[in-house]
Amino acid sequence: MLKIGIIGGTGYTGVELLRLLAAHPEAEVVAITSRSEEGIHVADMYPNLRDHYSNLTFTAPDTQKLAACDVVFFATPHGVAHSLAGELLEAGTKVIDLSADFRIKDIAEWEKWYGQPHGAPTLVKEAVYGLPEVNREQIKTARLIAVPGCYPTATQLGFLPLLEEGIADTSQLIADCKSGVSGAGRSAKIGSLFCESTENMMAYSVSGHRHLPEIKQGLELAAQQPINLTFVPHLTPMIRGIHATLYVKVKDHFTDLQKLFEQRFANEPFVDVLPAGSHPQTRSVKGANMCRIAVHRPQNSDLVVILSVIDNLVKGASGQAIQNMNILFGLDETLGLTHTALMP
Ligand SMILES: NC(=O)C1=CN([C@@H]2O[C@H](COP(=O)(O)OP(=O)(O)OC[C@H]3O[C@@H](n4cnc5c(N)ncnc54)[C@H](OP(=O)(O)O)[C@@H]3O)[C@@H](O)[C@H]2O)C=CC1
Ligand SMILES: CC(=O)N[C@@H](CCC(=O)OP(=O)(O)O)C(=O)O
Repeated sequence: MLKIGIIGGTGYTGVELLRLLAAHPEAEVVAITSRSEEGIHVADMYPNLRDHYSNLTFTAPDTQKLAACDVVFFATPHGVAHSLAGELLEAGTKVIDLSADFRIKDIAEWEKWYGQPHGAPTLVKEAVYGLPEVNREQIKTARLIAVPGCYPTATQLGFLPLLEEGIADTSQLIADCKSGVSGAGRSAKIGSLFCESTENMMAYSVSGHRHLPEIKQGLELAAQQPINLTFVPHLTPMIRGIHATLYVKVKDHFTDLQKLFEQRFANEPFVDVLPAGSHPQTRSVKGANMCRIAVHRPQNSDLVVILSVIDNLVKGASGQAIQNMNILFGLDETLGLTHTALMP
């Protein structure tokens, strides 16, 4: 049984880790932190978890206690893993970071987009980008895993087959993405208020979002050449979900794109290529560790449209983090992650 620690247990990704780990036969959460809810029982704060965590209490982050765990998940804002990960790694504890602290390899680029000095530059090189569909082998032997962001997961999985095959025109990729409000986290913000976000939809950060360099880094590795990407995120009135509509021109008119996508993801337990002509819905992945993809070539033109949906809190964060844990500890990759989506 793996001993699990979670830093940031009261946030949306933290409580999602608790929900998913409750169904995991090889994991036991032994430490969970919150500075604001210290001393509160998990079961009192989250009644949906009463049957599973009757003895677990939020404590202040205590690296000694956390270092006794086999693995610690950081479900914290950026910057926190920078200051605590090194000590845990030295103690032999594996670290799975859901924040952006170790995702970007170029330190100057990270500092530019996150607006602060990088707090642990010496750890960046060894951090493995935890997108199993690309880096499964490296994840197996990692000490430190940087779990991809939610927009980057949906976008990279959708573009990968065309870039890896070398048939995408890399001079103009467009990712038009919509997110549910839980993507903004649980802390109070005006934009997340019910009256602000319901019956409303808006684009934001059009001039540049911090996920742009992360997505670009992954797509350039897949294409093995520089790419040009326009990424436009939108806030939509739903709680969970990412819907990515991806546009790219293809250079080869003859490739069977449906077959290409089906073959690329044939052995992937958490990527589902839908039948030709499908339109994936966010609710078809709600609560599930799954990315559903459909590929279209409207009017038989050379402009391909890929539709990719995930639950931002599951395949876009906590589910993917547990998928990484399973790979890292040599467990069945799907263990504890076979929940079916909630529909409607
Ligand atoms: N929401 C989403 O869809 C996704 C989020 N992510 C990333 O995952 C991380 C967590 O996101 P989310 O759950 O939404 O965030 P929340 O804002 O909902 O929760 C943050 C958690 O971190 C704790 N925390 C905050 N500051 C500190 C600190 N300095 N030291 C220790 N703990 C701290 C908070 O508890 P307390 O203040 O009580 O200690 C809280 O439990 C972020 O980096 C986010 O970017 C990634 C993919 C998707
Ligand atoms: C709707 C919303 O606000 N989404 C967040 C992105 C989600 C997130 O938490 O960012 P990471 O994946 O980098 O951790 C944003 O645009 O900043």
